Amino acid sequence: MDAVWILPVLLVLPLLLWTSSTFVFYFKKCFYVAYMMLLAVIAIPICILKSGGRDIENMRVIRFMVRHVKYFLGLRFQVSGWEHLQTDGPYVIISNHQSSLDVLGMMEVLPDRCSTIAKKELLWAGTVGMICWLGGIVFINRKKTSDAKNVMSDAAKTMLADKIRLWVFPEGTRNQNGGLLPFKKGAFHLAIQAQGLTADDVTLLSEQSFGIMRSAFLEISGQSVQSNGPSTH
Ligand SMILES: CCCCCCCCCCCCCCC(=O)SCCNC(=O)CCNC(=O)[C@H](O)C(C)(C)COP(=O)(O)OP(=O)(O)OC[C@H]1O[C@@H](n2cnc3c(N)ncnc32)[C@H](O)[C@@H]1OP(=O)(O)O
Ligand SMILES: CCCCCCCC/C=C\CCCCCCCC(=O)OC[C@@H](O)COP(=O)(O)O
Repeated sequence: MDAVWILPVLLVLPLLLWTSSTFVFYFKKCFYVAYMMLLAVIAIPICILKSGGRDIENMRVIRFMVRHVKYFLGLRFQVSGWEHLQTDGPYVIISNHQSSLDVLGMMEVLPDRCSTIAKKELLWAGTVGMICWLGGIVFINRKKTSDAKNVMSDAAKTMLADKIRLWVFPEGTRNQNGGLLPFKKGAFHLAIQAQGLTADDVTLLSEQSFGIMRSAFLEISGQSVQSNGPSTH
């Protein structure tokens, strides 16, 4: 008798999924969070048994487990230029950041021995936080620049010593305004340390990367690339 209320729910749910795109959006969003939490529950013991704790090799497990999630959400990815990531040694990957779904794109192309920089708040996201820690994700406090810079300097040393790669979202936050936010500098400080450049190269490297990413972003979005004249970001 107590379960009688389930019947209207079971009837209304398909109706809403069929008729309301807003409902579908929020349904998928909740599913995504819940499913990633569940996948993390499965991945945590696997990583601990495989690597004994925090280890960048755990990113292989995470990558493997996340790659099928796109099918549930009706997403597909087209990858080009993947071969450029198949080089030895440390390097920095930068990407724009529109949504938490970016993680799915990231896992499509994530090379071996590559982790990422993330805001420290993610550490407290339940099982997802724990799997991020096990995967060697580097957590920074965005509100304390000096702390973040120290953490990233240590990460640069680890990158060189252990030949690891780091993925950075240089906009520093999610942005859905149809363009790119000005880049933060941390990714480029990492890159110069990994490639033997100097601090004088940071601004140029950042501006060039911004220009290239903006052009690609607009092209993919189907918008025409307009000249901004001198760099304004
Ligand atoms: C099985 C289920 C599994 C599910 C799990 C899935 C796992 C996937 C997880 C994916 C996680 C994704 C998370 C994404 C995020 O969290 S994005 C948010 C965090 N990322 C960032 O913030 C990007 C990195 N940030 C930076 O690089 C910033 O530069 C920062 C270091 C934080 C400083 O920021 P800020 O002060 O706001 O601005 P500036 O960049 O302008 O820097 C100020 C001056 O400091 C100089 N600087 C910066 N960094 C360095 C450095 N490393 N060394 C020396 N100096 C540095 C910079 O040049 C500026 O000075 P000048 O103006 O040039 O004089
Ligand atoms: C104790 C329970 C807490 C529950 C919290 C749920 C947290 C989310 C859990 C699963 C979501 C799927 C994993 C994707 C991780 C994506 C991380 C992400 O995209 O973070 C945003 C960050 O880059 C920038 O943050 P802001 O845009 O500055 O904000």
